[in-house]
Formats: sequence, C-alpha cells, structure tokens
Amino acid sequence: MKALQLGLLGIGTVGSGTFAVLQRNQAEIVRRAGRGIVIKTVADLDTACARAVVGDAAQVVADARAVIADPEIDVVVELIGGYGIARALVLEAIAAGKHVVTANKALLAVHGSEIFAAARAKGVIVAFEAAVAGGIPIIKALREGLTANQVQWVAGIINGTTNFILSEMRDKGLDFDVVLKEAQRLGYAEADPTFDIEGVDAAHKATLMSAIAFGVPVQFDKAHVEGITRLAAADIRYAEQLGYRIKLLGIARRQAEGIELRVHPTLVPTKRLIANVEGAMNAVMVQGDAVGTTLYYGKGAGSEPTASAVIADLVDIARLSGAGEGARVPALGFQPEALAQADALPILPIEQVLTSFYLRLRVADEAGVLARLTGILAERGISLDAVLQRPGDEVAAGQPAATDLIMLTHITREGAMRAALAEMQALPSVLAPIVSLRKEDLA
Ligand SMILES: NC(=O)c1ccc[n+]([C@@H]2O[C@H](COP(=O)([O-])OP(=O)(O)OC[C@H]3O[C@@H](n4cnc5c(N)ncnc54)[C@H](O)[C@@H]3O)[C@@H](O)[C@H]2O)c1
Ligand SMILES: N[C@@H](CCO)C(=O)O
Ligand code: NA
Repeated sequence: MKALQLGLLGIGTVGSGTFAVLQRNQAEIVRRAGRGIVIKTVADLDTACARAVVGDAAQVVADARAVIADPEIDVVVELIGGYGIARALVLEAIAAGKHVVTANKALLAVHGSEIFAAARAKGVIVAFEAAVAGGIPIIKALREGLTANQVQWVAGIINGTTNFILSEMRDKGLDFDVVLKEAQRLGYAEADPTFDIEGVDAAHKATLMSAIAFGVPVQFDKAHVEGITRLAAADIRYAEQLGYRIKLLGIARRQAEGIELRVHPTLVPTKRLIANVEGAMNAVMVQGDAVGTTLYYGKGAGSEPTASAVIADLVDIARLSGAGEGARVPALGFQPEALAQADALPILPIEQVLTSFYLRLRVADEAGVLARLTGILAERGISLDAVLQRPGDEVAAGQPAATDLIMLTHITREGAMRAALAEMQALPSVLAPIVSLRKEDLA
C-alpha cells in the first residue's frame, strides 16, 4: 500500500523528535501499520535549522500553507503551538481534506469544539495523543481501553515542568527560578512558561481529559486554575510532617449535578504511588466503576517521548484513514451526537467542589483561639481530621507570642470553607493571611 505522506508544520523539540523516531523505526512501523509513514515536506520559519535536522530526507519550506496546498500530502502534523497561526493552519488543513495530528493542547482545549466539528463535516481525523501527558497513551486508554466504564474521576500530574520544580525544590532545596531555567533548557517548558507555573497548561490537558472521560464538550473557560507560584516552602514541610506531598494535580470528577474541573496544588498521601512521581515525569489516575483505580506513568514531555505519541496517532491514521466514519474512534471517544449538552452535565463552579483542606493559620498564642476557630468550622458543618501546633518565628519584645496552627479537615463543599475562612480571617487573633490548600486522598 502507498506510504502515508506527511507535512510537518514546525520542527522544534517535538518535530525533530518525530523526524528522528520515524527515520530510526521506519521498518518496525511498516510492520505494524502495513505501510510506510514518510515526511514529504517540513515547514518551519527557521529553514536553516529545519534543514540541519532533516538533511535531504525531506523538502524544507518556510510557508506552512504550501504544505496544506500540496495534494500529495495526506496528513498535516501541527507542531508549532499556540492558539494563533496554529488554529488557522489546522482549520485550513481540515478544509483541504487533510487528516491532522497535533500536540497542541492549548489549541484543542480552547477551540476543540470548532476543530472537531470541522473535521467531522469534512470526514477527516484529528488526533492528539501527544497533547495530554506526552508519551503516556492516556487518550488511548480513556477513549478505548476504559470504554466500558462510567468514569468517576481522573487526577493527574500532567505538567512536567511544575513537577520538576516541586521535586527539585523539595529534594535539593533549590530556588524556584533556578529550577525553572533548567526545565526550559531541557525542553519541557512551554514557549510561555507562565502557562506551566500558573497551571494553565495542566488545565488545558485536564479539560481534554474531562471531555473524553465524561462525554462533555471541551470547556477550558470553565476550569478552575491555580499554579504553584504562591506555594510556600513551609507548607511543603508541614505537609511532609503530616504524611502528604504537594503535587500540582489536574482533576476532573463526576458529581451528580455536574463535573468538577480544576487544577491546583494538592496534598496527596505520601503512601500513594502518584505522590512519589518525581522530576518531569507525569502520571494519571483514572477511576472507573468497573475497573477500579488505574494508573498511567511515564514521560509527559520531551522530544522523543512526545514524538512517540505523535507517531502512534500516525499509525492509527495509516490503518484507518480508508475506513468509514463508523469504523473510526470518535475524537472524544463518545459519538458526536451523544456528547452531553453543556447544561446537561455542567462544569461546576469551584464553590460546589467537594474536597478536604489543609489550613495554616498564624494565630496569637492565647487561650480560647483554637475553640473559636473550630467553632466557626463546626457552624459550617466542617469537621476536623487533625490539628498540629508549631511554634512560630521569634516575636519582637512587647508583641503577643504567635504560633502556627495546621489543620486538616474532612471533605466539605468549597463554598462552606470559603465562608468559614472569611470569618476566621476577620478574628483579631488571626495574625496573617490564612493559607488553604486542597487535599485529595485518591483512594
Ligand atoms: N516540548 C514538549 O515536550 C511538548 C510536549 C507535548 C506537547 N508539546 C506541544 O507541541 C507543540 C510544539 O512544541 P515544541 O516544544 O516542539 O515547540 P518549539 O518551539 O520547540 O518548536 C516550534 C517550531 O515551530 C516553528 N514555527 C513557529 N511559527 C511557525 C510558522 N508560522 N510556520 C512554521 N513553523 C513555525 C518554530 O520555528 C519552531 O521550530 C506545542 O503545541 C507544545 O505545547 C510540546
Ligand atoms: N510544558 C509541558 C510540556 C508537555 O506538554 C510540561 O511541562 O509538561
Ligand atoms: Na499522551
């Protein structure tokens, strides 16, 4: 059978990995796909760099639209990134009848509904395994391997840069900025690293997983997003003393009334495997009603790990591009007409999220403070799981002595906790802004 002809848009970190792995493993890939997968043309603004990567193994052009216009190209592989030119090129490629493979989670989390609808109308495939947790086949697992299940929740370490930063800070006592620079040097970080450290990249990926897990449209604008920039070393230490690690988790959970979709630093029991995922590694836990809890672990970023996912999608296309719509796996795993309307299973506002909390309060060391605080929590139906008292810093002469109170709560509605926090913060004996972090047992 004729080889699948590719046009690669962008040959940076992921593009060059895709080129290298396709070259190296071509014979193995033919044995699996039943035909060759060949890069015909590479488009990159930096043509000199692109030529240095591909030599004379493929044509190199500066203009991506020349690739889209080439009738011999079957698949456009978008590895440029971002929402701007990438969106235009992907839509133009679909309009030209090309299948599309992309690693671009930002694009799909924000414009996915438009792109999947355009692909459906044109009868082409849009595949994106590389967009979530890089080389880990989590899209395949959710869409196909777990298809029997009603998924209850998905929780993952899905940003390598922030997991690398948290691990290096905890293990080696390194500063945030030093570790971020190292993650950039290693090719893990996004073009704009604030996407990594502010949780946006993880939220893009969690949004895609929520759509595939629950059959809802991609709705990045409804995700609750917090990064790691406000995390204090003291909380990492206290969490450790209580038997928890702090991880940036992307969580999508089904409640009766809707879906929780959130990214935030989270206390996870140290005894869970996922709490021990270190460095730039990713891991995703999925709980289904039939299968129970499953865990997927591996490299979520980097040149060849991400290329591994891009090429897996290409092999699927090599096998399925000739098949009718019904023989292909739908982009989000649910039949398009069965995707729930946004209001049928809405993304819940953060106040409705159910979770437990870690609180750290700097309080005046005087009688009755703890009773007042626990009274406020009890009025809102929030019960305590554990309380620790730690001496605070030295205080100036004449100032009241201060102490740190660390509390772990049982599960509560976030709205109730926010109301309690406001009331506690207003007490004169609470001396500094209260730190609150969410905690998940992931059992
Ligand atoms: N780096 C990773 O580990 C990783 C992992 C998973 C997903 N991704 C995603 O993969 C995509 C690519 O990431 P990357 O790290 O390879 O980026 P990169 O910056 O290394 O490469 C992008 C390439 O696109 C080229 N480019 C920019 N504008 C162009 C245009 N208009 N036409 C043609 N070429 C253009 C650049 O010159 C560059 O060579 C992004 O969507 C990213 O989020 C990256
Ligand atoms: N910037 C991303 C790349 C992989 O999507 C990360 O650090 O995980
Ligand atoms: Na993946």
